Amino acid sequence: MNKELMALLQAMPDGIQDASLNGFSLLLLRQPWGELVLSRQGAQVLHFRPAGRQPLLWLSDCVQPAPAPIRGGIPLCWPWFAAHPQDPSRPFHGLARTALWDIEVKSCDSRGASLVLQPEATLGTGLVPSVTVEVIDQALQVSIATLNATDAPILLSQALHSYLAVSDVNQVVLDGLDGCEYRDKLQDGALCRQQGPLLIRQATDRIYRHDTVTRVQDTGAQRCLGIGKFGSGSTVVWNPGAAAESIADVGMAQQPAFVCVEAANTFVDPVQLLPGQQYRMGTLISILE
Ligand SMILES: O=P(O)(O)OC[C@H]1O[C@@H](O)[C@H](O)[C@@H](O)[C@@H]1O
Repeated sequence: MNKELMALLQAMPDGIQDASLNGFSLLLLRQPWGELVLSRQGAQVLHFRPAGRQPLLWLSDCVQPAPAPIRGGIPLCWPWFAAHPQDPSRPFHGLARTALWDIEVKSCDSRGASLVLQPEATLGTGLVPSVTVEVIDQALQVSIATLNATDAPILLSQALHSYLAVSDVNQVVLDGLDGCEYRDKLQDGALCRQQGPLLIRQATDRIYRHDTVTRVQDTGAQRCLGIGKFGSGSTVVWNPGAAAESIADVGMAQQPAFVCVEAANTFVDPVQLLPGQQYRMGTLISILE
């Protein structure tokens, strides 16, 4: 967990405040319901901690300087997930995570908050995104609505790339995927089927055909996280395993501290957006027990 950000939060009184971390402009909320931190780059939730609980999201301790994508929290992959389908020279995971977004606090009271984020400038795709971040009863909901403002159909893929904080990825058990088909990116996209719970004991990079809740049972932390979603027919599960060694903002020391469970629309379930049509996808992250 990022120590610099924890220090910023500890030093701040209850309220809403701007801050900066490694060149990234942040909005910090410290409230009776807990803490929430958003980055203006990427429309990215970096931190969420319900009052009296441990953080639900992991954020790298060695975030790379802006404008690199920020490793941790909930990066937004949009308007394409992974490599661009026609042009692999375009940025991996799309344009959103390196763009700057305006944040509007719609409401914030003793029980929760609601914020809306829109890009500062058009992203040049003809698609108009709007991200909503809500804290409701100790849970975090993030959604993205996409409007096709052109007069031609556009194919959209996307992900809310949630980095969930865990005590040790080698000990957690993921439930809710049993029986689902998946593509294994580490076996050339082989089509497989999940049998029983998923254990992460090595590098894992899978796209599940799945549209319900995933549960991350973490006995070390004595909690179970629920990752619910809507508008999403793919669930991506990722942890780099030993490959973390060569990822500057992860490394082997931090690799056990997270697992990504991403609500997504991938090549498995891309969204065909007709002219004037809007589509919303979201994820709800909460402590189940
Ligand atoms: O390092 P990045 O660009 O943030 O991507 C991290 C991972 O994101 C996952 O969603 C992909 O399935 C992986 O293939 C990828 O390695």
